Amino acid sequence: MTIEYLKRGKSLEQRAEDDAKVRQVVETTLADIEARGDVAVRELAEKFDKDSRDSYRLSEDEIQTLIAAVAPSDIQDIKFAQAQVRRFAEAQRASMTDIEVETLPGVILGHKNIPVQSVGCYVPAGKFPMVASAHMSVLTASVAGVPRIAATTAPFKGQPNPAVIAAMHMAGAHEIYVLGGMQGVGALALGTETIEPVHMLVGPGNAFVAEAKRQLFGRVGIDLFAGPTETMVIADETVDAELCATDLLGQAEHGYNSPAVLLTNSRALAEETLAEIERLLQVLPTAETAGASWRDYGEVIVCDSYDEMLAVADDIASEHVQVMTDRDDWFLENMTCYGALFLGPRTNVANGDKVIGTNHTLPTNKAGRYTGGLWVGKFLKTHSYQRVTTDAAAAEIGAYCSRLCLLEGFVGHAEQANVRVRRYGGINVPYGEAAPHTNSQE
Ligand SMILES: NC(=O)c1ccc[n+]([C@@H]2O[C@H](COP(=O)([O-])OP(=O)(O)OC[C@H]3O[C@@H](n4cnc5c(N)ncnc54)[C@H](O)[C@@H]3O)[C@@H](O)[C@H]2O)c1
Ligand SMILES: [Zn+2]
Repeated sequence: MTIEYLKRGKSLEQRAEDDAKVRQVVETTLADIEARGDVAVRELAEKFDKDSRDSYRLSEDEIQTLIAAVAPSDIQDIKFAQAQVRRFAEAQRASMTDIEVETLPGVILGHKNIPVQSVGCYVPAGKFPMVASAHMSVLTASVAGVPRIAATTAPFKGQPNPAVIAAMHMAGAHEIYVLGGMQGVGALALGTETIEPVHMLVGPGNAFVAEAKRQLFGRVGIDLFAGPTETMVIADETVDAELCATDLLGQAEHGYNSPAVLLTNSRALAEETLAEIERLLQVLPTAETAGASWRDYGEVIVCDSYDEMLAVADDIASEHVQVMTDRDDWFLENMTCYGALFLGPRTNVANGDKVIGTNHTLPTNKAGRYTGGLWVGKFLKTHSYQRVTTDAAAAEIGAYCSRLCLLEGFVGHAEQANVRVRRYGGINVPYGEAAPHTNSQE
């Protein structure tokens, strides 16, 4: 295997050091929110966002005033995007069915999908007001039937962004807050004097938001680890450097710490892409962030074969993987670790981010090894139930249960079974002893 790095990003050690700093800050801050509630939340909003409004929860009047400030054509565009997200989410919801089966005569087992009863949806707005994140979390929760949806967003340049608030409202948010970062997710998960805690937190955010959700997990549910955006372009000579460079910088612009990786089997394409990125960084208005991300986290990896590209891609498990090769479907068939795939040169990550209908809240930091992105199923809890409908089934399953409990030494458990073997099977099992084998059992 020959894998050549034409460009490398920060080392794993440096990345771990950055993570450790964030972990420490988040730990202290969440403890403060827990101890001092609204007072701590207000201090954090003032410190990080210079925002000292009277109430961080928007009133119905404030919401309507903000919506009125959005141009009608922008409202139309938001509606279009939400229609696409809803269509796909509804189809996914339909794929999740409740089941009930008779696994043995008289033994009925089932499961039902119940919506999480209250969720907090974080919509990022530090560097960019991420209108689309409102569709991804709030609207998807609505499709799942979540009865209480609290949405929160950071102020953008000191004020709630009208389009973000409109999108939250149109998507079905029941409560809207203007609280960013750790204070946003912390207040919703831990609760304060004025905010009822939610059962689950969802949505993407910067490193502080993602780490806060991780630390709050257990206290509340979370959707997944969705931190700073990552992108990977897998390309061969069927495409050119302009497409590759544009797709790498397009996602590197999210912040100063967004990894963008080109994986290719063409040295020529790799070199041309490197040059094209330098050229584009001269003209891209967001070159400040995109350039910082590219400098610190950009990578160009040249492989010998498609098999090698596949292995490297699975190992990196990037959040977004744009595949532009002569065998895109082969990657779809064989890739196992990633957030979402974007197949062929006609689509791209921005489509997924903003409009096409798949969810843009996706796993980062290799979380694609154990989860996919946010989707309607994340808002549904699958709960089992059981019922035994005949005396014969109660006695028969009870006899197995009695013996299996005592195999582990659980006498009290065994009696739960025995009392039923006696009552429904008419078999005399002495107290604390195992039920006998019968011929009907196999
Ligand atoms: N994984 C995904 O699915 C996905 C999707 C979209 C966006 N994203 C990521 O979301 C992130 C959005 O980040 P953002 O910063 O623009 O917005 P954000 O809303 O996540 O964070 C803004 C908040 O960060 C806090 N903050 C600012 N400086 C701080 C500091 N020094 N210490 C602690 N907290 C501080 C402030 O409270 C502010 O309100 C980007 O990294 C982007 O890549 C991820
Ligand atoms: Zn993006």
